[in-house]
Amino acid sequence: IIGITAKKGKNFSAWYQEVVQKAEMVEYYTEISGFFVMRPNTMYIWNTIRKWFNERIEAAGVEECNFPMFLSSTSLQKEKDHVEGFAPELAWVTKAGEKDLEVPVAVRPTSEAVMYPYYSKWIRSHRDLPLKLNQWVSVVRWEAKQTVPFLRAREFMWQEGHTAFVSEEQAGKEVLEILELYAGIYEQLLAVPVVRGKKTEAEKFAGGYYTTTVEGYIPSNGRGIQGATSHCLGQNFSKMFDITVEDPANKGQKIHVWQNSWGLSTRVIGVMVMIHGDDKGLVLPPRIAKTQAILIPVGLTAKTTPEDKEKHLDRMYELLAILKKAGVRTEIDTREGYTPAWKFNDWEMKGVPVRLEFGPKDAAKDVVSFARRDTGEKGTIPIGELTTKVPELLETIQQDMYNKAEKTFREHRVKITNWDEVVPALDAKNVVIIPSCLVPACEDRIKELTRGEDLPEGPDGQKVPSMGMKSLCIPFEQPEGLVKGETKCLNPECGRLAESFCMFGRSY
Ligand SMILES: O=C1CCCN[C@@H]1CCCn1cnc2cc(F)c(F)cc2c1=O
Ligand SMILES: [Mg+2]
Repeated sequence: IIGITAKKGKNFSAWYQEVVQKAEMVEYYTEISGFFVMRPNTMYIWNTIRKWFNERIEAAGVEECNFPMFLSSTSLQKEKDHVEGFAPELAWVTKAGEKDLEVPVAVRPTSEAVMYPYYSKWIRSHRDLPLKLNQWVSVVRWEAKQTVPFLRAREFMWQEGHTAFVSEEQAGKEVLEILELYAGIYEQLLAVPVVRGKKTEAEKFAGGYYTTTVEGYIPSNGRGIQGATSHCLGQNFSKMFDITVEDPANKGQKIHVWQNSWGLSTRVIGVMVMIHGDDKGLVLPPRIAKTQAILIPVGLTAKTTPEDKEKHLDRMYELLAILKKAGVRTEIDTREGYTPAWKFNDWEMKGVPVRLEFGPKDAAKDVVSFARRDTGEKGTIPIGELTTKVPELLETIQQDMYNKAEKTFREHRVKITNWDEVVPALDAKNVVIIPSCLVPACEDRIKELTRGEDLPEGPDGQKVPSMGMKSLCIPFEQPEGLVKGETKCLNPECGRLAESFCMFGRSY
């Protein structure tokens, strides 16, 4: 049988792995675990994101660069305090051919240590600021946890932006501008809603000053997922790497520059698959679909004469030309030896947003029959209206997919001010927004207090405790009802006053 065998609602992780492979997005790189082959269907999406993002950051004065993929242990030493937590993830090259390298080099897991010695060299005067560079590269982090295509891989593609400013205000402004572009990639291209907010001290990038984030939600398991991060590094890295300028206000004084770094990775593709996919396979938002409409001949049987068949197909190639001219990314499936039903399944599995069927009956009525991939809705479009109706239909699909996901997320993002309701809400696949003191130790305790009862979930039925909840972000959009100096942190063992509402959830 073709098509997806695992059920999304029954075995979500098996369903996900089957979909990304059968939709020809990735291959497992079986030579070495944790690595994946990115196929054309994936690269089309990634390149659409790259074009959209590059257009906008170039307009903001960001230039492209490309730094070496290796870093030396000496430059790593400069940021040793926060890297030590990551040390187990570093991949090292220790030999060239038969010879040991004098100094082993690490494969970049991120590029601060590679880039900032050059920032120090290039930035001398405040006239050299702002410096804004971005690179599209892959990075390597030797994850110990189970890897998953797009969501957690040992090598992944991302962009990493690294900027430097003379003041905290300028840095702070850019952090949020980039975060808004990340939200735009999710909401406008991938039809995925995200919550914008700030990471708590416990969850932020330890080397930075503060981290802003867009957080997603996966309905199938009710988990939160970090979508992309935009960090203000403050002056932490400029002090580590001696990146200073003359203080224009008073001569002879030096200012350590204020820096940001921001990254979005191919994880975004996994989030899109998990949210929109169904038991027939991938469901692609039209704006990032390599093929937006697939024309499939129907009603051609053994009884159809060769001339009639040829005439019919010629007519279909005309429709193909009309749709392409209208800017619709359209293909036609004239493969011999496959029934229309087989073809319907195949293109549904690949997530093509609109199927266009055309048979002799449709030809006689000058219409094309359509079927929407997201809702299954069927209908007909007069051939004369194809150039307007199909683009409109695609935009409707894009909007409907977003609205449906936004409603689901909103309904599963619950404000809670009674601690006893927290675990039941998590078990009902919600993320929660609770009054929090934001103290790291309190968060750690909350993680323990919210481990669910053992779920018979393991592969051989062994019990795995459902994980406790982590803080996801302090939403910029705060709910009503927190009275400073009065409202208590929701953790019953804490007793501190609440600082803000904080979103918590079981998470990736
Ligand atoms: O998250 C981003 C966006 C793009 C630029 N970098 C920042 C911070 C990266 C935080 N981070 C994340 N992961 C790491 C893994 C390592 F093995 C390691 F040595 C260092 C790191 C590490 O610094
Ligand atoms: Mg990590």
